[in-house]
Amino acid sequence: MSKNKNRKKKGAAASSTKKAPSTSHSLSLKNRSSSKAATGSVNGAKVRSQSTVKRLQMYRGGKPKRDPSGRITQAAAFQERLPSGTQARVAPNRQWFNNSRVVTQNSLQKFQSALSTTLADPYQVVMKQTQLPVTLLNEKGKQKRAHILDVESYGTTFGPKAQRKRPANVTGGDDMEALMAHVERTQSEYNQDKDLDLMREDDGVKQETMNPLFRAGQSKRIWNELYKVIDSSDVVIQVLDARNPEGTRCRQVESYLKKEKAYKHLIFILNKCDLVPVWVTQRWVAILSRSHPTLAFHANMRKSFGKQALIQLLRQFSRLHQDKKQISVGFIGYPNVGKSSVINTLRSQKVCNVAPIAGETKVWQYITLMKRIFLIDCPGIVYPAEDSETDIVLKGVVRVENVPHPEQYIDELLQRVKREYILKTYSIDDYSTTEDFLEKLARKTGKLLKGAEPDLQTVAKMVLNDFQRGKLPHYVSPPEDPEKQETEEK
Ligand SMILES: Nc1nc2c(ncn2[C@@H]2O[C@H](COP(=O)(O)OP(=O)(O)OP(=O)(O)O)[C@@H](O)[C@H]2O)c(=O)[nH]1
Repeated sequence: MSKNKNRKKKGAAASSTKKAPSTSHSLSLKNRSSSKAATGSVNGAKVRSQSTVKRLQMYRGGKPKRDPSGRITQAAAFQERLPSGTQARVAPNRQWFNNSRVVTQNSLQKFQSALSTTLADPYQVVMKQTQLPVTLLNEKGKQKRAHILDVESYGTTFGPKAQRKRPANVTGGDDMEALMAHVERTQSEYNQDKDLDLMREDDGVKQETMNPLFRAGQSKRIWNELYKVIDSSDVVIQVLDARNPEGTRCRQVESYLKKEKAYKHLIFILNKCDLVPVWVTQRWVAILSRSHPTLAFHANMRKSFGKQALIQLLRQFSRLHQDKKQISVGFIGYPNVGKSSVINTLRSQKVCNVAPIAGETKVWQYITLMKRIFLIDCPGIVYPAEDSETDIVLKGVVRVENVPHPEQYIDELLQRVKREYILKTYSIDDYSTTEDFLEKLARKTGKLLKGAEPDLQTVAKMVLNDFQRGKLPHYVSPPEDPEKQETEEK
């Protein structure tokens, strides 16, 4: 019994405490309504204030009057045809947009031009892009059709002297004869083959499927590694081979970075510059620097070039990102261009496996350079482009040991290396054809099969290796620098 009593008491107490706020709430509502009604009293009678009357009238005018059949006999105030210039029922108010930022057209245009020039400049960095309305820059690009006032002046388009735009006349005249001449001309120029080409009969000839060996660096696994490296890096370094920078450049990754990860810094390293003349390095650096900051480099643990400049640059990047605890620098590029060697050179220590064969790095790996700078090594990647097999072999993307019929690439190799260098490297007097060259070299190096037959395959592999490893001097000539030409002409 006593327990029940206690419970009842408790319940009563709870209900009283619960009720209390509801009464105070109703009181506050009353207060509010009395204060909001803004009514006054004249001789005891309640009188509505001017603003209340106005508001109530506005509500009343919000509905049209209808007859019993539902037809509108008198339109609502907002449905009436008001003479232009009359105030609308609800006047737009700037304060509605209090919470949003408003920018004038002029300052928006100024921002667009200033930011687009900064973004296009590879030597300027826009920090914290996510806090800027960068999407406004792309707004213009979305409107594929140019606005008429972008191409025509206001006067000739809308002014009193407006001239009507005529549609482009493809016939070259506006009479019937011109039209007939146009029809005849297009008929005679019509090429039936273009339409017939869509379906072909099976002629029994099929393209040979590519040897998987030549798809080195293109596998899904390796591209996944690449994306992991890109995602984890603040600075992406693309390592290029100074002997063929354009051939070892992956433009697809560059455009991906520009479009999707514009806040990451991309720089180029022109590695193996010890294998090309100085003027070639200088010119390539000048050309590549126009799109991204470029450094010449020679990766070697004992005698390197460009190491201090690169470390200095990475320090600057880490200073830019003071807010971060550390920055990560990803090394990407073609197989065998020397990504791991650059990292070893920076650390002055063998931290990554290096080999003169492609595909040595299999998975990404993290290396500490300093307290605030981490380096990430990535396996070599190749974009499935339209490179021929010869290009793939000569770029050093595949392991020569696995290449079937290596002698078929020697022809192209002999064209890329000056004859005097070949004769000097292999101490041969002269050669007439590719086969003659391979035979002479086989005899000279003792690479013979049974019956003193020259072992062409082994010799070809040896020559290809020498080509890849820089024993045979060769390089792709940089194009003439147009800017330099202009200054010389002046
Ligand atoms: N002459 C010269 N050889 C270099 C230079 N840098 C790297 N190499 C050589 O190039 C070969 C390939 O170097 P790696 O560092 O393994 O290349 P990688 O880009 O990491 O190769 P993957 O592991 O296939 O991605 C090695 O034999 C290096 O000795 C350089 O600056 N000059």
